[in-house]
This record gives sequence, C-alpha cells and structure tokens, in this order.
Amino acid sequence: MMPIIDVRNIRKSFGGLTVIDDCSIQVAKGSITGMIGPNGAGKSTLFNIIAGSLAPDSGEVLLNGQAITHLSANQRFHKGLLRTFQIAHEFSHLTSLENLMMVPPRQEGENLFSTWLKPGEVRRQETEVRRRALEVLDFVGLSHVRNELAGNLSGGQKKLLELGRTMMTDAEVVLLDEIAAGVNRTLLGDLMGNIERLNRELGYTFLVIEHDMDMIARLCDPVIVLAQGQVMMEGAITDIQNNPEVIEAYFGAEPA
Ligand SMILES: Nc1ncnc2c1ncn2[C@@H]1O[C@H](COP(=O)(O)OP(=O)(O)OP(=O)(O)O)[C@@H](O)[C@H]1O
Repeated sequence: MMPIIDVRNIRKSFGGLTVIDDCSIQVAKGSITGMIGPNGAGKSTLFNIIAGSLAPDSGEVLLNGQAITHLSANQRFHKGLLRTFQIAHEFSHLTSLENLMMVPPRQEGENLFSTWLKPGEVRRQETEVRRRALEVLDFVGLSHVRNELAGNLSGGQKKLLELGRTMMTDAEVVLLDEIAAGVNRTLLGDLMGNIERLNRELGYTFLVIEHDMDMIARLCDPVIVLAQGQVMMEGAITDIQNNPEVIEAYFGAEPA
C-alpha cells in the first residue's frame, strides 16, 4: 500500500554540519509510527522538513503520493498534514472552547470564498464549529474546563487541548513532537488513550517523536531509530530495545 508520508533522500546541512544525511522514511497510512534517537540525531530537523517549516537542501516529501516539498506549512495543513504546537502565548488568554473554535477549517482554494458570500452561512458555520468544539472537548476529557483560560490549564491539560485542536480539522496525519514532556502520568495515560482512539476510531495516522520509551512502547509500531541523520533501524520496539547497535548509539556502551 502507498505510504501516506514518503520521505525520499532528504539532505540538510547547517553551515558545514550535515544533520540529515540522505534519509528516507515511510509512514504507513493508519499507523502510529515512532521516531526515536539520541540527542542531536536530527529528529526535530526531519520533522520540520516534513511539516514544511524548514526546506531540505535536497530530496522530496510526498503526501499520499503527491510531492509537497514545495508547499508551505500552511498549505500542508490544508492537505491534512499538521503538527501539534504549544498553545501560543496569545491563546492562553482564551478559554479552552475558544482555542478550539479559533482553529481554521481545512479549506482548499475556492471553498474559502464560496461560503463567504452566502447569507446566513457564517452564523450556521459558527454554530457548527461550536458544536464540534464541544464534542472535541468531551472526547479529550476537557469538558469541565471548557470555560477556563488555556493559560490556567496544567501542562497535561494543555497537551490534551493541543491534540483537540488537531481534531477540529479532520487531520489525516498528525506529527507529535515530544508531547509527553512535563505531563504527569495520569494525564499522559489520557493522552495516549486519546491518540489510540483517534487512530482506531477516526483513522488518524501519527508520526511521533518521543524520548518517553513507555509511550513509544505502548503506542508505536513501527519505530524508526534515527542516528546521525540516517535511519539506523526500523521495526517493533521489542527488537529495537534489544539491538546492540541501538543500545550503543543511545548509551555509548554495550548491553550488560
Ligand atoms: N537551525 C539550526 N542551525 C544550526 N544547527 C542546527 C539547527 N537546528 C538544528 N541544528 C543542529 O542539528 C543537529 C540535530 O538537531 P535536532 O534538533 O534535529 O536533533 P534531535 O534529534 O531532534 O535532538 P533532541 O533529541 O536533542 O531534540 C544538532 O547538532 C543541532 O545543533
């Protein structure tokens, strides 16, 4: 089956430093694919290239078989590829509900204007967006804080809200960058449960960069190990954890 994300022969250097070195990865539609690797392996750089916030020196990124390398992050968003972002400072003064209602709908080309011109359409859309936002809050377990300012939410609740923002758009592929960091175990459990449900029930594909191995082990299959800008290994987490080469790359030592 055609991969939903196909990264082909990407190279990226900063100054004289080669960070991504002829790297190719594929993300299968419907998977929760993990990406791990030691600090400085190039994970964030590759993510930025996939999301469209950084241009590669060479190579291609395809989404559903279509080259998107030349598209902006915003254009990729409208094609259903998005990454979660920390709730920006200005949004911390809005409630959880408002944060979700602010997410722009996915629209391509002329749809953007055609709905504009119809009388009554704007109000109908706003009612619909509100209904959707309330459903999403319910799904991610944040109904009880719907009128709370986002800035007052706990770290874990903010992550749930960020995940909720992706649900406002009918995303196809979501890039999750280190979302477990700073989240307490209970909320992390909720977050993982929601990711699984989005995957199973709504067909979302995820590409997850994560240092939290428990999260990778529970959610991700396959897992890609990146080291020095190249794919070192790809497979099930149990195989990866027992691979001497991977252990060496991570810890710089042979397994005991
Ligand atoms: N904008 C930049 N300018 C110069 N060097 C950069 C830039 N972005 C990243 N790098 C360098 O590229 C290398 C890979 O960084 P990257 O953040 O992609 O790694 P990572 O695998 O995500 O690491 P971590 O797990 O620590 O987040 C590092 O040596 C980093 O210093």
